[in-house]
Amino acid sequence: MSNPAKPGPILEACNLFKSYDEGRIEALREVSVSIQHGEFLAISGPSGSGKSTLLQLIGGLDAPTSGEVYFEGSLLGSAIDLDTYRAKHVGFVFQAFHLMPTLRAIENVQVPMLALKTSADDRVKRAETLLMEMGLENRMGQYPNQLSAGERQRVAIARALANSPSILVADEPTGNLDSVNSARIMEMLTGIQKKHGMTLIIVTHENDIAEMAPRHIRIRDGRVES
Ligand SMILES: Nc1ncnc2c1ncn2[C@@H]1O[C@H](COP(=O)(O)OP(=O)(O)OP(=O)(O)O)[C@@H](O)[C@H]1O
Repeated sequence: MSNPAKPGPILEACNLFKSYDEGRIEALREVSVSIQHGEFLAISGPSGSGKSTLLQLIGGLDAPTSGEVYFEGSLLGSAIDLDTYRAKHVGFVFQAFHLMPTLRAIENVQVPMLALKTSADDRVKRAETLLMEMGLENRMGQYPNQLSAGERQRVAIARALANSPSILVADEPTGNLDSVNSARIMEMLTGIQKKHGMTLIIVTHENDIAEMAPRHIRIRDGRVES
């Protein structure tokens, strides 16, 4: 779990550039952002502006074309490799949930723990605890297609928390949900952030969601606007 007392930012992105298609698409240009331990940051901007690309670089899902990302002062891809960083320090929540359709809810939550070689007993206990915290004690044995959209996203949040990451990144976490479920998911994410002192980074194009965050940056044409 994160340690809010640690000095310095938890994440520091320095002068990030990311291009695709052999440089034909410049998704990010000269983006620098510093994120503190326990901070809740929202990133918004128009479609195609580079929000998801920035989240992928911060979350270690991809590497920048140039520039650096530091986690607690360690350069990603150098002092700490991306697999280790993702497995130990980052939990991911996506708009489309990305659950494994052939696994039950309780099995989906255990997937990240396999990478850290957690024992089977500990995996099951941890998954049960997390699913209970998400209010899913009666849905643990269900497959994703037997769950509502809101329930699927709660399973995905439980999975994101499996390895007690210090950073939770969420890419349009309410994008596939109605307003009631959106409000519930946001309540859960912000509750987790406060309770565990986690760093929460949310990409959203919805203003009312972005405004829940104490800090909000906007991206336009691959650059930070404010
Ligand atoms: N893997 C990829 N290959 C080629 N181009 C890509 C790739 N991923 C993103 N892009 C392009 O990079 C730019 C930024 O995309 P990105 O997904 O980061 O934007 P976004 O702000 O998250 O958009 P949206 O709100 O529509 O999800 C877009 O022009 C997009 O088409």
